[in-house]
Amino acid sequence: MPIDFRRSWSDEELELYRDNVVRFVETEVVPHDEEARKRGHVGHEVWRKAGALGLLCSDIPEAYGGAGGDFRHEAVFYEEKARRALSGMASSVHTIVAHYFLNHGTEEQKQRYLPRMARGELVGAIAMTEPGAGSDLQGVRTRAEKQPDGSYRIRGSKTFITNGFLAGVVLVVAKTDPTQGAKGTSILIVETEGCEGYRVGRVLDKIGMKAQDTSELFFDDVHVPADALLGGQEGQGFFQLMSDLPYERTIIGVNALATMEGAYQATLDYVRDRKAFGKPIAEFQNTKFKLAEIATQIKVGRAFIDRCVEDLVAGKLDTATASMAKLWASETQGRVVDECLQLFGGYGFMTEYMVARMYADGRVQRIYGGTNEIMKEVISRAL
Ligand SMILES: Cc1cc2nc3c(=O)[nH]c(=O)nc-3n(C[C@H](O)[C@H](O)[C@H](O)COP(=O)(O)OP(=O)(O)OC[C@H]3O[C@@H](n4cnc5c(N)ncnc54)[C@H](O)[C@@H]3O)c2cc1C
Repeated sequence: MPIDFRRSWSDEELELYRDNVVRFVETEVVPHDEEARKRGHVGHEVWRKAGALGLLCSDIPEAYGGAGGDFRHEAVFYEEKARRALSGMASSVHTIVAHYFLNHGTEEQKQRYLPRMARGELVGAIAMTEPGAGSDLQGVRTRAEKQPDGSYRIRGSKTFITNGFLAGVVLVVAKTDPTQGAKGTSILIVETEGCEGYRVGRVLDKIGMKAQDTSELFFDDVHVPADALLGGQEGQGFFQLMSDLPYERTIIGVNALATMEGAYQATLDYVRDRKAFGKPIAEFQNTKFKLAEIATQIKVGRAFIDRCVEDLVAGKLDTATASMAKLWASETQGRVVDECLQLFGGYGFMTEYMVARMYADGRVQRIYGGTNEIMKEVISRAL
């Protein structure tokens, strides 16, 4: 009997939903991936198509244009992209932005942005990192200066911003009071279309995730109205950023595990087909042992990540446990995909092979969403 990798959190309704997601991914994302990798972004159309099918913001309430599901629906979409190495369309970051609106926005901000984000008309980005401030976010220098009429002028630059090129709405982490650290930090909403002083720099040339539009953003005296302050209150930025961390880190864990499953399946197929010394390489003891170890890692990972998903849905996942999920899953992903690649021999080094793209794409899982060193800091504080 083949190993059972079923998710404990899934059910019949979710598996039917998965069928729809698979159909979308196979027909609308897979055929365009190579082109998107060459271009450096997936384009707007696929976002709108995903929106029309209710695949974006699936865990946002229907009252705000979402699909009214929960994190499990989101997870299904992430998984089906991750297991095919489709890293171009960062619907995860888009959803994270939607959750900032949902959890911290004013009623007017929710009504204004969430329905358009759910339809895929506005792609969301979150701009925290700067050339001089990554892990240490208290060091952000982007300034949002309050004007006498209550509006703000934003000056500064951001880098490594996912969805940066396609974004229609950017949440910008900025100092509203530079004399203070965390308490002087706020999140400002910038609508990019026709926005004077806003400029997207390069789509950055990365070693992996070639279809994802990671960009530099520049804010040169960008003028936004008073109601562009997320939640309407200054100094809340750090609190807002911290409170959504379990959600963001679980996404990374889910993606890591789905990538491992995709790599494992592709490797299994390959080693059964590829022959050396007169027999399929699947028959060498080393191959069998490696795949047995990998299957074990995935099965063990499933128990932990599934538990995190269930706890997140139940609203009881703490930041330290979510950080463990991010840390363990991204480290294990790195090892597992590396071993899968090895079993492909030279073909594993060729980008036309999915396992090669997974290898390059996966490296950043240990860096973004808080580096794994920062995860250990967070976990150790809870010891
Ligand atoms: C592809 C990609 C997409 C990204 N998307 C986004 C996005 O959408 N929005 C956004 O705002 N940012 C994004 N980032 C930025 C990402 O979150 C940062 O790169 C990350 O937080 C690390 O910051 P840094 O690069 O400045 O590294 P640094 O903070 O300079 O860290 C360098 C090294 O020092 C270590 N280090 C730092 N502090 C400590 C400490 N206290 N203890 C031990 N070690 C430490 C780090 O772990 C790391 O190994 C993205 C990055 C990439 C590569």
